[in-house]
Amino acid sequence: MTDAARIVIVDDDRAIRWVLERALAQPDLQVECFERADRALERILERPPEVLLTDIRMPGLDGLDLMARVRETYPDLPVIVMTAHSDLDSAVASYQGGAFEYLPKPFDVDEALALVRRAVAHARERQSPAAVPEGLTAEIIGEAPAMQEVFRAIGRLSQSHITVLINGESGTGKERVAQALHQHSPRASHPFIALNMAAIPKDLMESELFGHEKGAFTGATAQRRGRFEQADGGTLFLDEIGDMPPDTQTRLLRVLADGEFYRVGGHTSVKVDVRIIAATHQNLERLVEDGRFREDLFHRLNVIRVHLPRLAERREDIPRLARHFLAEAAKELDTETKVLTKEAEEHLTRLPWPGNVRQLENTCRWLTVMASGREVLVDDLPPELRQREAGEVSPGDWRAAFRDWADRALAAGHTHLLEEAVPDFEKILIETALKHTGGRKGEAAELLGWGRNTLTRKLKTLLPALADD
Ligand SMILES: Nc1ncnc2c1ncn2[C@@H]1O[C@H](COP(=O)(O)OP(=O)(O)OP(=O)(O)O)[C@@H](O)[C@H]1O
Repeated sequence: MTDAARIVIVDDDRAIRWVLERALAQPDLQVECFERADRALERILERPPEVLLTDIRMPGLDGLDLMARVRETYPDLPVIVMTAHSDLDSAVASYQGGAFEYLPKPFDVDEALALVRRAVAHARERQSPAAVPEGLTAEIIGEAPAMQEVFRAIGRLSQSHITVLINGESGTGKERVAQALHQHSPRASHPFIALNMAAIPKDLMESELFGHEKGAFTGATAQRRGRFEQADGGTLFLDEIGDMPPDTQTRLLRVLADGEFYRVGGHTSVKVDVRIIAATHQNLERLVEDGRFREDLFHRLNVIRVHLPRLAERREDIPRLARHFLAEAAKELDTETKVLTKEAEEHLTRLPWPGNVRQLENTCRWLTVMASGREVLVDDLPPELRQREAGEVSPGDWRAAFRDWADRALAAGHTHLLEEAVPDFEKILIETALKHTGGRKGEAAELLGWGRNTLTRKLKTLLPALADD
C-alpha cells in the first residue's frame, strides 16, 4: 500500500476545521489543520502535501494569496477551494492552470471526502517526474506493431532536444508519450510542464504561457512566471495546439525563433531554454489550408512527427492494458484487483473504443467499483458496453459520444450547455420520428410521447420549415 496522503486544511472557522478533520479521518489520509494561511504556507513550503483545502476569506493572508504563493513553487499541487459561489471567479483566475476543485459551502461531508480522494488520485498521477523514479510515470504498454513504431521513435529521439509533434485521437496517450520523450531525454532532471490549449480561456493564454508583470491587467496583483519560465531547461508539452488562438501562435513562433520573450506587461526580455513537444487530435495541415493555423509555426513544430494509433488499431494490447488499469484502480481505491473472465476480455477486445485508452482506463475504474465479484463477467460491464461489437452502432453509443461532447465543450470553456444541447437533442428526435412516419406529424408525436400540440409548438421554434403555418 502507498503511504497515507497528506492533506492540509486552512480555515479560520474552527467548526469547519472540526467537521473536515473528522470527515477525513481515514486510514489512507493524514490531515493537518491550520487556522491561518501564513502558518499553512510555511508548512507547505517545508513539505508539500498531496492536496490543499482552503477557505478564501480569512484575516491576514487570505486563500487567494495562499494559492498564489503555493502555485509559484508547486504549480500542479491540487487545491480545493471551499467558498460561496461569489468568490469562485477570482479563485479560478488566481489558480488558472493548476489543478483546481471547488467545494461550495455549506458542503456535505461525503462530498468533501470524495473530492479529496479524487484530488489525491490526481496528485499521485501527476507527481512531478523529477520526484518519481524514472520509468514509473511514463510506463507505456504496447506490443502492437503500431506501438512498437512509437517506442522506436522514443528511442531514436532519446539523445535529442528536437521539437516533436504528436498526432492522435483524444485518449490515445499523447501526453504519456510526451512524458516518456522527456524522461528519456538529456532534460530528464528538469521540469516537464504540460499545458492544454483547449482548457485555457483565450484571454488568459498569453499570461499562462509567458507570465505577467504585476499590474499588467486587472487582477494581476503580483508578478507571475509563465509556463515557459517554469519549464526552463526542461520540456513544455503543448496539448491541443490546434486550439491556440492566432495571436498566441504568432508570439509562440517568435519565442521559438528567438528563445526569448517578454512577460505580459513586461519590458525586459526573458531568455529560456525549453524543448517543445506539441500534440493535437486535429489535422494541422487542414487547419493550415483553412487559414486557422500559421504555416510557418506548423513547419517549426512539425520537425519529427509521432503518430499514436487509435486503440481499435491495436486491439492486441487491450487485455494487457485492461489488466494494468484494473490493478491501478484497485491500488488507488485500496481494494482487491478485479480479474476479467476470458469472455469479458474477448468482448472488451472487440469493442470500438471511441474514447481510446482513456475510455478503457475509465471502464476499468468503473468495474473496480461496480462489479460485484472478483471475476468480471460480460454482464458486469457498463450497459453501453455490454452489447457493442466493433463497427456496430448500439443505442448506447450516443451517450458516450454525448458525454465526450460535453467534456470537450466544458474543457473549451463553454457555459449554458443545456441551451446548446437540448434544442439539438429534440430536433434530432423530431426529425427521426418524422422520417419513420413519412412526415405524418400526429404519428410522429405519438412515437415521441408528446401530444400533437406540443409537437406543433416545438416544430415552430426548432424546425420552422416543417411547421404548419
Ligand atoms: N500505452 C499506454 N499504457 C498505459 N497507459 C496509457 C497508455 N496510453 C494511455 N494511457 C493512459 O490513458 C490515459 C489517457 O492518456 P493521455 O492523457 O496521454 O492521452 P491524450 O492522447 O493526451 O489525451 P487528450 O488528447 O484527450 O489529452 C492516461 O491516464 C494515460 O496514463
